[in-house]
Amino acid sequence: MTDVYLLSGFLGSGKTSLLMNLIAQLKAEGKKPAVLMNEFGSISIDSDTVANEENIPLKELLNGCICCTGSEQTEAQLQGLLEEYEHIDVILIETTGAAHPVEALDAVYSPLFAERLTIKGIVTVADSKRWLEREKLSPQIRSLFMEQIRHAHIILANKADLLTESELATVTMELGNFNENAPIIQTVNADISFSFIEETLANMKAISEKQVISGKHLPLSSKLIVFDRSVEKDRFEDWVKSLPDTVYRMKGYVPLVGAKNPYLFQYAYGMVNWLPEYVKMEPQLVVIGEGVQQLEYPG
Ligand SMILES: Nc1nc2c(ncn2[C@@H]2O[C@H](COP(=O)(O)OP(=O)(O)OP(=O)(O)O)[C@@H](O)[C@H]2O)c(=O)[nH]1
Repeated sequence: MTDVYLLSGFLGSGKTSLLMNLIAQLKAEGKKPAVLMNEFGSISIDSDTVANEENIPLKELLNGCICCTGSEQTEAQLQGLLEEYEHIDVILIETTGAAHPVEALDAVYSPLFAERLTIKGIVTVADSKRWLEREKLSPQIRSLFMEQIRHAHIILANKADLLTESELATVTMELGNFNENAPIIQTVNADISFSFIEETLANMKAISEKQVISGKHLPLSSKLIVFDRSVEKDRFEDWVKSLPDTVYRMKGYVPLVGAKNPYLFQYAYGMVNWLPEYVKMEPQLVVIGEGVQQLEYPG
């Protein structure tokens, strides 16, 4: 049997960071992990990160969320993983930040795999700062954010470095009141031990499927911005700052004036992150949020 872990959490909370940590730990233990990655946008920045790891079987579900694209596609990708690769110990499924965790779980439960997969549970990464400021989210998006936490079997109160001790204590207490069954672990860069996750979930009762508020038909959309020329970093960051709060996530490769290759650019909840790239990636950016269709980079 292959163990399956679902990694959930809102856009930009730290799921890919968790995924990369778990892959490294599993490999160090001599286990073979595989990844099913679900991205909301049409290009897959996170999959590039995983693909940089050698020998990691990887399948993707692009352009929608695992819960809405339906179980057939998920089944097909899981089937592909199990058939194309010999012996996989653990499958890590990174859902999009727009996915409802229980619906994602539903897509994975399939009679096809009853004899082959053991679904261990949902690990949700919560952006601690966003939790404190959750009132700022629009009601539907807030409800998704909270559902991801409510259905978790383990919660990571991530980005602990961005909060004071007392803010962190508040987050931990509030998360605990909201989901009384899941242990809450304060993390930075979603750094947590895989054996802790494994043991905690092994000691939990069978996963119960609670009644859910549907994550379908959320007002989220994604927009691809393609750059036809290099941009000034300062001007680009000014544009980012000028965007409405309903832009939740951006990631992609931005061609900067004076740089050889486009930089990997990440934006999550007010924080921007730039990383140089050693290969020439397509200069394009995915923007995820509410009403982002009209957005353009003014140039
Ligand atoms: N300061 C800080 N930044 C973090 C932490 N964890 C992740 N980040 C940054 O937050 C951004 C988003 O992290 P990811 O791991 O890609 O988040 P994600 O949940 O996979 O994002 P999506 O797949 O787009 O939903 C990146 O720029 C990370 O470097 C943390 O603990 N502290």
